[in-house]
Amino acid sequence: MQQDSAIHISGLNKTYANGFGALSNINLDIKRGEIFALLGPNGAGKTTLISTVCGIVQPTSGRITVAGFDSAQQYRAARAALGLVPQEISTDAFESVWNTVSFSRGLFGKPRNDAYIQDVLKRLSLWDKKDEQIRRLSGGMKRRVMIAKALSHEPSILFLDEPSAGVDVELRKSMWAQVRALRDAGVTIILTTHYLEEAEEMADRIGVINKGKLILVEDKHTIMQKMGKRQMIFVLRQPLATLPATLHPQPLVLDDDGSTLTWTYDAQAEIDISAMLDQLQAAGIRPKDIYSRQSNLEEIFMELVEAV
Ligand SMILES: Nc1ncnc2c1ncn2[C@@H]1O[C@H](COP(=O)(O)OP(=O)(O)OP(=O)(O)O)[C@@H](O)[C@H]1O
Repeated sequence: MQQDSAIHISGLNKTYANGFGALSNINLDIKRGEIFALLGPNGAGKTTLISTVCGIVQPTSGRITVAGFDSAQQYRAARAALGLVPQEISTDAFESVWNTVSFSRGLFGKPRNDAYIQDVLKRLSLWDKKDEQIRRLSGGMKRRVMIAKALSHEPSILFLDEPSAGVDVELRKSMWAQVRALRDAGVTIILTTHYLEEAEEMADRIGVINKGKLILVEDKHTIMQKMGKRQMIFVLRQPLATLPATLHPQPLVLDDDGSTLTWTYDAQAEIDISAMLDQLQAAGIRPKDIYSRQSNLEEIFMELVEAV
């Protein structure tokens, strides 16, 4: 196990009672103080993986340690180190924010600490709502109450299961800022998400799970660099009916109406734009405009998952 691991998972397998293999030989270290995004298509095994770490689902084999505690043999200590923000909002609608969050802390057997609860509510911009009944809050505030609840017992690791599901763009952005602030305060964050943009924006590292297997774990910037593609788009003066034969060896694609040519290459490749322009000119093509774009995580992810 690495010294700086918040969570260490080795040889983890889960076969459900009906014989379905949901996780297959998962090995993963989550570093202390990072934001780790777990990505995967529907049914890939994300919830099963989180549930085994949180002790909600029994693994078939393998070992998990949380903050150094064995999740099977030292279950209570391992569980106390974790905060889990579920997808669904589940609180007593008639209870106040303050009571809900304080009560959650009590469930973990932690002594009362009003200063800590106050700090959590302030960090999540809920302090002025502390006496409000949950049912009177907006959807975004309710979600922040769920985060406050999960933090109430001072866990060092926070799981966020689809934090942005059903949250509008503006709220999503403010939530991202708050999650980042939590990370900066020392909390390790693991989130599952369907929004690739969310992972691209927030994560330090990304894990991709597909059909129960972890197919990639990598620093986000490395993924974008190693697997990303770049494109140079030539907007043509006159539309072309077909790509001239002399250009066939080039990775150029003519769009449907013949008005642009797209040149795709690896993000790391060294290219020679003037040589390409010479070739275009030799074929009688003179672009009137040129622009470039870089593939985003969504495109990289689709390619990865489809390749398996
Ligand atoms: N109790 C169960 N018994 C049998 N199969 C199950 C059980 N729970 C989940 N599965 C199956 O295990 C697979 C992984 O499910 P899981 O919920 O972990 O996926 P997920 O990646 O979280 O998906 P989603 O993004 O849709 O939430 C799915 O095929 C699911 O049908």
